[in-house]
Amino acid sequence: MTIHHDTRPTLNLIRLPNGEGLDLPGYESKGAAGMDLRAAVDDAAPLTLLPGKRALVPTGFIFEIPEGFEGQVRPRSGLAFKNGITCLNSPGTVDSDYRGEVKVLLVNLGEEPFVIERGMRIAQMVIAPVTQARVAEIAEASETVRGAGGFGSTGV
Ligand SMILES: O=c1ccn([C@H]2C[C@H](O)[C@@H](COP(=O)(O)OP(=O)(O)OP(=O)(O)O)O2)c(=O)[nH]1
Ligand SMILES: [Mg+2]
Repeated sequence: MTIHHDTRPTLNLIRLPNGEGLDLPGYESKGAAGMDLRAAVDDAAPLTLLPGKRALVPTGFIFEIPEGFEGQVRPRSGLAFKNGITCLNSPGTVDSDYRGEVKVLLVNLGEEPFVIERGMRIAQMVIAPVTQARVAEIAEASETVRGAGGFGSTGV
């Protein structure tokens, strides 16, 4: 009999008052890379995002991102494709030492106003391993074939 050890890191969530009654962020399919984030806007006051405008949408939770990991806040492709809604700072970076409410910076690149209702799944978060590098200044960069080529230097 094989015993499966759950090796996943634990993401502790702290529900804030504006998160009362919201479903927890979750993975919507077995293999989902990101957990969907819900809008903790007021039930009685949906947020209307006009074309060209941006808004910080609350999630109603503090996320204790495990040490050695980051939270990447990413757009949902359906909202992007159908409504022109994306995360202006995609991927948003949630640091493992952040203890404030996670918010989603949405921008409306579409042509129509977009109404954000309470509980709407407006973005997704990928939990990914991340490391900090030790920073050291040196006099000269090592030689590489690419050299300083960038921004299309390899052609299309
Ligand atoms: O989409 C996002 C991006 C960031 N944050 C929060 C968590 C993150 O840990 C903190 C700082 O993010 P970032 O480092 O991108 O912002 P900054 O402009 O560098 O602010 P700071 O000086 O506070 O680091 O803001 C969010 O809630 N959602
Ligand atoms: Mg920062």
